[in-house]
Amino acid sequence: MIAIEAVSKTFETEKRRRLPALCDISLAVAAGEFVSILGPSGCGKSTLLYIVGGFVAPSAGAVTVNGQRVTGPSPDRGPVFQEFALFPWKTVLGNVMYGLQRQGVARQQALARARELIAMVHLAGYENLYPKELSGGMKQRVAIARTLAYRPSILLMDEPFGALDAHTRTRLQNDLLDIWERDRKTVLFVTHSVEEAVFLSDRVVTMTRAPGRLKQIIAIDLPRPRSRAALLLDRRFQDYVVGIERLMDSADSGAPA
Ligand SMILES: Nc1ncnc2c1ncn2[C@@H]1O[C@H](COP(=O)(O)OP(=O)(O)OP(=O)(O)O)[C@@H](O)[C@H]1O
Repeated sequence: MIAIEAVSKTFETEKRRRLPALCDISLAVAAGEFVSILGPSGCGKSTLLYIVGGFVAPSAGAVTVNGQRVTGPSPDRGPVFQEFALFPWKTVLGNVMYGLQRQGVARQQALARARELIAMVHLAGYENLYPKELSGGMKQRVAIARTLAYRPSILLMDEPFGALDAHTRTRLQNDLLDIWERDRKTVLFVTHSVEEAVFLSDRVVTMTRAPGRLKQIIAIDLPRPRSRAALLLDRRFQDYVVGIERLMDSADSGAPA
């Protein structure tokens, strides 16, 4: 579904220095697949997601989605990025309805769909609160609901749970897997947590330090639906986590595994 073909990105900084951020990345993601990207800070993970989202153009190579070259953002590729903040002047309901109404969905229909999504992310009863009245985890749930409102077939998630406490993070991971298992969206998920990547993913992509190259792709052969409590006791889960952590240490050196 998503084909990233020989993508490189070099930024030009304000002082006209050239900063290579990504180098020759090729990756194919199948429809309905959950793929996580792990790599050292600054290796270009967000840049790669932005390129797939159509927010940043690659310096070389191309991304195609269902055979169509990506030249800009599309509602079919829903971003859940930390810096895509909620509208502070809109309520939870208003934030989730925003995209639907912009797409021309009639108000009654938009209202029904927004309420359904708000219930799906466990925020029923909070519809009329404003973002400043919500916790970090609640805000992230609203952001997910707002993106799901567009019915994207692809979710692009950039450390969506990075700023949350461990308990909230685990709950949102479970919720995300529930939503994914129900709708089978294609997910590209950037994280710094090896455990999170193994728990959620069909495949984990590791990258070298900047300029980021693909290091290794690990298929996570664990049964679904997954339960975090069960997996924590599962030897195979632990082996994946330890193996990828070791690989990440060597990824820091940029040396091939
Ligand atoms: N708009 C930009 N202009 C110039 N340089 C940029 C821009 N965006 C990113 N970079 C540079 O590209 C490199 C990769 O950044 P990116 O945010 O993609 O890394 P990352 O792997 O997501 O990092 P982290 O894990 O710390 O979030 C960094 O050196 C960064 O400074």
